[in-house]
Amino acid sequence: MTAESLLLLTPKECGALDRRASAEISVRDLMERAGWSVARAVRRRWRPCRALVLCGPGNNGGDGYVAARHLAAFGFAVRVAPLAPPREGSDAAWAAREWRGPLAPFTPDEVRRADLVIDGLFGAGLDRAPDERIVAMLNAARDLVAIDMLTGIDGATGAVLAELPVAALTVTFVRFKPGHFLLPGHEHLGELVCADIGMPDPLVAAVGSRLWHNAPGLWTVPGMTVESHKYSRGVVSLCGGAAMPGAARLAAAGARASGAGLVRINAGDSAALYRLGAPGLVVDSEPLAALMEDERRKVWVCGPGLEPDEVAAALPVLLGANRTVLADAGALTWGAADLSRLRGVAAVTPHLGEFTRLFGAPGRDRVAAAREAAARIEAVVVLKGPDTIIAAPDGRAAINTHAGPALATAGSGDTLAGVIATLLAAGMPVWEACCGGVWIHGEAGLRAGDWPIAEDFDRHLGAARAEAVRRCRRPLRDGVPTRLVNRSEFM
Ligand SMILES: NC(=O)C1=CN([C@@H]2O[C@H](COP(=O)(O)OP(=O)(O)OC[C@H]3O[C@@H](n4cnc5c(N)ncnc54)[C@H](OP(=O)(O)O)[C@@H]3O)[C@@H](O)[C@H]2O)[C@H](O)CC1
Ligand SMILES: [K+]
Repeated sequence: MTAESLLLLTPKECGALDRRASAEISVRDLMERAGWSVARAVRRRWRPCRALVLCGPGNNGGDGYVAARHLAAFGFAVRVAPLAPPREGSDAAWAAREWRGPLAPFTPDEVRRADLVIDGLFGAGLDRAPDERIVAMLNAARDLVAIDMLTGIDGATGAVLAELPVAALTVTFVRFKPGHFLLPGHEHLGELVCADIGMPDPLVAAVGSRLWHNAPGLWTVPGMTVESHKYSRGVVSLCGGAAMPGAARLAAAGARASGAGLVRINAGDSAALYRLGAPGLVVDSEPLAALMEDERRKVWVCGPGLEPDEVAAALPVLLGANRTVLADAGALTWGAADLSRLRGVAAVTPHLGEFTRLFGAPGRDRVAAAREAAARIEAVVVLKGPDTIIAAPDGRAAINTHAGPALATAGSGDTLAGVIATLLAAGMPVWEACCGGVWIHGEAGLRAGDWPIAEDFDRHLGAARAEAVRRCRRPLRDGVPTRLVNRSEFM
């Protein structure tokens, strides 16, 4: 995948794009290709059957009429049920006129008679609840295909605006919308397809979206080379406390398993607790300030397993020495009392509860909330959840869906902190390291089987990172190889 193909467009940006594109390509042409793409996607997945296409008054309905025409040509027994006629003179009115097949009343009985229902009612721009009649129709469908977006899901935020069923397939155009990946909407969309309808890439780029779906290609993870040594792979340091040594040890294990060359934990008076752990983990007991002399120890994880007073003693020292700090857990609790305490950290990794304590409840638009938070503390914010959002202070953001529910277990966040720290230590820029770390952690979770515990992820992190490296190196669709990672770039 490439960053261009991973770009997401909000419905507003789509509208702006269509207006900008109108000088080069007519909406009618786009609509024709959109409807054809829907018909083609349906034909690939269903044998000819009784299909009912529900058409709204806007361009989403226009796509529906076009899809109906092509499905009929493919041998489906198609009827169209219009919710309301398109506005006279509109492109959708043209598409409706081109449909010469049977019309059906807009009733749940008609829906029940069909094997397959195609939702061309409203597109991703719908941001208010559809009326009850529409909801009843959608819920009566046996098999449902959504054009652009299932009617009733906000394409900008993934908010579900009514009691909706789950579609088997959603076909969108040009680029995916944030609501295709954000929960809870994502769960209602079934298989996701994005069809190329001939929108020129430079026009898409000119829209200036700064939001992506998180996947290799958006970032490049360094792999191993014959010349790798422990310092080139990167040194990760952690602050270890007395109260909950397990959390810091899990983060350390995550860092080691994801490929850090050397992982050291600074445990002060509690060093003995940590020395009983994994033999490959180096435990220091010197005062933290003394360790700041070693410039190779640039990247630090501060927070997992730390009490507020332990954070208060450590974090200012790290920030004062200009270290790249990933703040999590206890550091977020300490920072919630006064956000300026976090000024200078590179990244924070709050779950929803921690995020709310730090910045207030995110509301319906979590991408906007994560971006605002990142700008406020001038650090990358990783808002963890089943659809983790990674936002940079410069406005870039990514939505990660490469994960499963297996990650929702105690200690999983500590492991993630370790993985991100490894990528930072390997030289990745902060936002990219956070995106890459979230993806690799997700991949390890997907590989860890049923009901894993946090320690289980470690066994899969190496393979997960290797998979990320492989996918970064895959040739582009047009045959131009992606940039290969060269060790010297990351030293
Ligand atoms: N570049 C592309 O991706 C293309 C996509 N296409 C398709 O176009 C739709 C978007 O079309 P649009 O006409 O903007 O939107 P809708 O079809 O969803 O219709 C919205 C209009 O319907 C009115 N309306 C009436 N009731 C409601 C309601 N309850 N909620 C929202 N909207 C409602 C509304 O009018 P208002 O003034 O009342 O707001 C809108 O005018 C996209 O989904 C694709 O399927 C193009 O075919 C090609 C390019
Ligand atoms: K729709």
